[in-house]
Amino acid sequence: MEVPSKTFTREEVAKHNTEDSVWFVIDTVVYDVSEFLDAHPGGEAVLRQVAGTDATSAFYNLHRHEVLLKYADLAIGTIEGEKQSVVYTKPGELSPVPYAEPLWLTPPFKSPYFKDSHRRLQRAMREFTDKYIGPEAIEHERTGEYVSQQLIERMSAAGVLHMRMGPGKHLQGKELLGGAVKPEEFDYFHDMIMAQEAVRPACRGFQDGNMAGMVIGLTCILNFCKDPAMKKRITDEVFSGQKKICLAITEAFAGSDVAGLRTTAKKTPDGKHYIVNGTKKWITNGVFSDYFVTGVNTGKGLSVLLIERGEGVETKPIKTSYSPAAGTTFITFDNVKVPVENLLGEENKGIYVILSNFNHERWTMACATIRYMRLVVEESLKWAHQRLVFGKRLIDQPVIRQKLAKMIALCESHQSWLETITYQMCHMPYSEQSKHLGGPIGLLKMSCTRAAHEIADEAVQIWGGRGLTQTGMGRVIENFNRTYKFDAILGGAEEVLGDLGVRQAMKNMPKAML
Ligand code: HEM
Repeated sequence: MEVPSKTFTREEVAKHNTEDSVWFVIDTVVYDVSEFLDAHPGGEAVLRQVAGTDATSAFYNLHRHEVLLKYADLAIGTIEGEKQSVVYTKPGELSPVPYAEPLWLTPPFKSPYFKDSHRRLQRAMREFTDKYIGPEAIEHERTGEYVSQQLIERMSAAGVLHMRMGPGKHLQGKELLGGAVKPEEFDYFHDMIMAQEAVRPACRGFQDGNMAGMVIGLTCILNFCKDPAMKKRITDEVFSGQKKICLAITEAFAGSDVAGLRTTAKKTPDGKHYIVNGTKKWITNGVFSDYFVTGVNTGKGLSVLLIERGEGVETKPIKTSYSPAAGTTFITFDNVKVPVENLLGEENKGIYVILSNFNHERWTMACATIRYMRLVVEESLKWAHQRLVFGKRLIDQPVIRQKLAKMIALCESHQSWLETITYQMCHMPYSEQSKHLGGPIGLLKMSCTRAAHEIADEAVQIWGGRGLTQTGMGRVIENFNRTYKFDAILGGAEEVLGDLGVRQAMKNMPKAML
C-alpha cells in the first residue's frame, strides 16, 4: 500500500481527538477518518473511541487487512522513526503461516515431484492471481457480475487460458506467463499448480465463472473434433477470448446418470443436419457462452454435438447458493438445426467423449478443493492467534487446537494423495489412465469433499458468527462453508464416485477364491 511520505509524532496524533478531527494509528500508519465517520460500516462511535490512539489491535480484531487497501486514501502518513510490525504478503509472495502452503513450497521440506519450472510457474501464477484475478474475483463474487473481457484477454495473452487445459499440443508456440515454463515441459504438476493457485481469492462462484466451462468443454473439441479447420477456428476463438464455450450434459432428468439424457437429436431426411430438442440444467457459464458441447440422445445411444448459439437456443440464469458470477444456466433447445459435421467423436458412442473428460475434470476439482481447504486452515490459524476470548487467545484453548489438528491432517493427507495420483498421470500412457486412474480419481474427489465437509464444520465453530457473515473477517470461511457442496455434487456426486472406485476395484479382483 502506498502511504504519503509525511511523518508525525504520536503526540501530534493524540491531539486529533476532537469533534472535527479524528485520527488514529494502525501499524505505524496515520489515518485521518474525520470525513469517513458517517461512512464507516461499523459506525461513528467506535472510531471516536480510539481517536488519537493506536488502534492496531482494535482494527485487526475486526477487519481483514484488505480493508486498508480499499480505503488507502484515508492514510495521511506514518509515525516518525517507527517500523511496521504487521506482516503483509505482497503479490506473489508465499504465506509465512505454517501449513498455509503445501509442503513442497515450505522450507526446509523436500519433494521428489517438483522441479525449477514448477517453482517458477507457481511464483508467476501466484503473482498473476494476486494482481489480476483476486481483486476482480472478490468484487464480482459479491455483485454477481460475470468475468470481465479484460481479465479474459489478460489470461489469454499470458497463456493462462491455454495452461488451464493441461499439457498438450495447444501450448505449442505460446509464451507461458513470461516464459516461466516451456510448452514442452508443461506436465500435470504444472497443471495442478495452475488449478491450485487460481483458487486463492476464495470466491467459489467466480472461480467457476472464470472460464470453467472452457476447461471442461474445450477438451472435447481438442480431442474429438474431426474437421481440422473447424477445430482451429473454435480453439483460436476460445483461446483468444473472443468466444466462450461450455459443457452441456446435465439435465433435470439426469445428473451423474448421463445415460438417461432426454435431449434428442434426430437426423433430417437429407442426412445433413440434426434437429435438437430438449433442456439442460446447471450448466456452468452457459448464459454467456457462444458454444455448447452438448450431450444428446441419438436413438441408439448418446452422442456429443457442438451447438452454436443461434435460433432455438435460449439460456436463462439459475440462482444457486453460490454467486451468480458462475453463470449457472438453464438451456432450452427448440428445434435447433445442427450440421452433422458438428458431431464430436462417433454417433451413439458419445459416452467415450464424456468419459474421457471426466478424469481431468474430477482431478482439477480435487486440486481446487484441497487448495481451498488449505486457505481455511491458514485463515483459522491466523484468527485463532489474533482473537481474544475470555481473556485468552483462541489458540490457547485445547478444544480449538484439536479442531485445527483435524483440519491440518485432512488437508495434508489429501494433498499427498493428489500428488501421488498426479505423478501417475504424468507417467501412465493416456490410453491406460481411464482403466487404472478413473477409480482412484473418483475416490480422491469423493474423499476430498468429505474432508471439506469436516473442515467447513470445524472452521465455522472456530469463527462463530463471522464464519456465517459474507463481509468482514470471516469472508473466506463463510464462502467455503456455503459452497464446498458444489464440489461434492458437480462432476459426479460423492456417492457415484465412491461406487465407481469400488466397481473399478471389483473388475481388478483376481477371479480365484482368496
Ligand atoms: C481506516 C480505518 C478503518 C476502515 C477503513 C474501516 C472499515 C470498515 C469496513 C469496510 C467495515 C465493514 C466490514 C468489513 O468489511 O470488514 C468495518 C466494520 C467495522 N469496523 Fe471498521 N474500519 C476502520 C477502523 C476501525 C476501527 C479502528 C474500529 C474500532 C475501534 C472499527 C470498528 C468496526 C466495527 C465494530 C465494525 C463492525 C464489525 C462487524 O460487524 O464484525 N473500525 N470497518
